Parts: sequence; structure tokens; C-alpha cells
Amino acid sequence: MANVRVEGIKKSFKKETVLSDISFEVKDKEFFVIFGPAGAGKTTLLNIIAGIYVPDEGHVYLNNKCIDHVEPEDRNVAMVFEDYALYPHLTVFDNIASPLRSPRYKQPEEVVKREVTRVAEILKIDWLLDRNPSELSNGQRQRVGLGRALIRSPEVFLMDEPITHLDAKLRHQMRAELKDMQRNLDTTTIYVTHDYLEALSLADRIAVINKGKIEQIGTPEEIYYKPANEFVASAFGEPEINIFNAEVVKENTELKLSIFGRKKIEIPKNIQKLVAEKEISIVRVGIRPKDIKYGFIQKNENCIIGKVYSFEPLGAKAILTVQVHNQLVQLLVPSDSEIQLNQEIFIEIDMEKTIFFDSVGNNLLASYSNVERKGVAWQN
Ligand SMILES: Nc1ncnc2c1ncn2[C@@H]1O[C@H](COP(=O)(O)OP(=O)(O)OP(=O)(O)O)[C@@H](O)[C@H]1O
Repeated sequence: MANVRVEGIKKSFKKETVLSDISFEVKDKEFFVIFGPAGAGKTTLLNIIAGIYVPDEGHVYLNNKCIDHVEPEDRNVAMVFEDYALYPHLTVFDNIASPLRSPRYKQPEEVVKREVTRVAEILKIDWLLDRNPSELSNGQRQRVGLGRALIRSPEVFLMDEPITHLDAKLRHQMRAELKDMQRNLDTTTIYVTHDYLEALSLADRIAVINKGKIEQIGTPEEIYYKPANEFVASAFGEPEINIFNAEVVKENTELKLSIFGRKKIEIPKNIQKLVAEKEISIVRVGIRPKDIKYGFIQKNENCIIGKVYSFEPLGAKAILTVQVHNQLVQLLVPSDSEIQLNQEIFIEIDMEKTIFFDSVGNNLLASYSNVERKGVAWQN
């Protein structure tokens, strides 16, 4: 049983504020992902939890006990780094065994053997135990690094981009294995990444940080379908969500949205009410590239005319960019779509997938999507 709480963490390096007022609680056995762009302060935060850095203000609690003055080696947390830092002259067995042979955690050799075998089986590297790190692939090295952290049965795993260096296929496989491993081990995990798919697929909850501040904490579904603001919406998706200004206009008695200069489209009913109540005149409409359809005839009055600007195949999918009025709109379409540059094209926004932001603070106004859907496959 291990829960971790950070409260009011602030940290600056010289004059640069790296973390300002960070607070959250990670529950027992939770897989908690800290997600953010490069330089957001993720590693600094992880190092503060590990005890490697001392915060300027704020506190870290483990199992509701303040551990501010507990040395890193006494915190019973294990850290896995991006560069696995293996001992090159030791075999895989000896690398994994090293924490149990250190003076602090010294165990009898029969325990070491049993534990190394157990961990190596979990990580499927039991057939590599006699090799040296130089005889391993990156993915195998990564597992040895994980094994060395696992062997101590720490209360908390702190992982800093542990699979970043792997190629795409192996990363995909390791994501599934990490999740599986965490389920089997029941260990609380705090995991840093800048990869949104990794965050969505691994996390029980995600803390999105940007410039040292928390933008949102939520389940993957909440973060994806009800992003707190435009930053969060844009960070989760590749290509990123389209967001454009829309004017609220009255047509007869009905409120509609005027986008791309003049086109009027229906506003979903629940959002109509909000817009009317708050007397909002401009909203920002977000729509993910996969939620826009295209066609070559105007099927209904919600279809918007545009011109093909670019078509970029990326494996099975392609990014289709359409110029509508003076804006570029991105769609994710099958790459075998027959599309010509400069061709006239109609796009149709699935209004049930739209996310509305206020035009002043760019914060969430309303999302039409249902957060409750389960088992979502996090693919574009
Ligand atoms: N020891 C240090 N001394 C001075 N500045 C530092 C130190 N560690 C980090 N920083 C600065 O703090 C900021 C946040 O760095 P941090 O490594 O925490 O970000 P990150 O979100 O982990 O980024 P990345 O994904 O690139 O690793 C950066 O501007 C970095 O240059």
C-alpha cells in the first residue's frame, strides 16, 4: 500500500521558475502519468518526489507521512531513467541482482537467484541472463533497467520516459507490457512522458503540466473528451485538434454558428442553452481531424466547401488539409483516398464531437462528447 501526495511544490533554478504550486495525490496502486511538453518541469517534479531535488516550497508525503527530510535512498521508491544506466561489465543477471547485493539491501545469494529469476520471467528476459548489455537490443536493455528497479519491490516506481528510445513497434509492445506488469505487481507508479498516446494508453489518471503549472488532472477519457482548455486539447492528438473562431448568430429564433466567414451551422442543443444563457457572441470550436468527413458533393446544408491544400500519406492514414475561406482545416483520412491537389471538396464536421472553448481564456465551455465511454482505443 502506497499513496503519494505533493502539496504546493515550487522550484526555481536561478531566476527561472520551473514549478509553481504543484499539488496532487496519487492513489495506492494507481498508474499516474505526468504529461507535458519538453521543459515543462516533469523531470524536476519526479526528482523532487524521489528526493534528489529539494523543493523551494511545498511538501512530499508518502503514505500520509511527510518525507521532506528523508534521504532518496531511504524513500523506498525506485527510479527508472530514460538512459538505462546499466553496468557494462556485468551480465544481465548481475545487473538485475545489483540492488540486492548492495550493502543497504544485501540478501543471501539464494534469495538473489530466486528474485532475479522471478523478475526476469515477468519481463521475458530470462533467456538473456548470461549476456552483457552490449549484446542486447535497446528494448532488451530497457527491460534490464526495469528489472533492476523491480527487484527491490519498492512501494513506488518513478519512471522518467523509460521507453522513449525504443522504436515505434517496440514502444507499442512495451506499453502493453508495462501496463500488464503494473497490474500484476500492484505497485503505485508515477510515469513521466511527453508522448500523448503513451499517456492515454497507460494512465489511470494524467496530470498535464505546462510551464511548471498543472493544466488539468483527469482520467484519459476526461482529458481527451473534456480538455480543460485549448492547450490540453491540442496536446492530445496528432495531427492536433482544429480550433477556429465561430460567431453566434440568430437565424429566426434559432442560434447558429457562423464559421469560415459566413457558413452557418447548427449548434448542438446542450450548447445552444449555454450560449444563450451566457450571452456569448464568439466561441472557439474544436474538432479533431478524425471527426471531419469529406466528400465531392454537397450532401446537406452542413457541408462546407473548400479546396484541397495538401495530402500527406502516413502509412494507413493520411493528413488531408483543406483550405476553407482563409483557414486551413486538417482531416485524418484513409491514405488510399483519391484526392487531387486544388480540387474542390466539401467537409462535414461531426458536431457531436465538437468541443467548445471561450474566446477569452481559451478554457472549456462545453463538450458534446460523452466521457463515460469505456475501452476507447487511443489511436487517431
Ligand atoms: N539542475 C538544473 N539546473 C538548472 N536548470 C534546470 C535544472 N534541471 C532542469 N532545469 C531547467 O528546468 C526546466 C524544466 O526542466 P525539466 O527537465 O524538469 O523538464 P521536462 O518537462 O522533464 O522536459 P524534457 O521532456 O525535455 O525532459 C528546463 O528549462 C530546464 O532547463
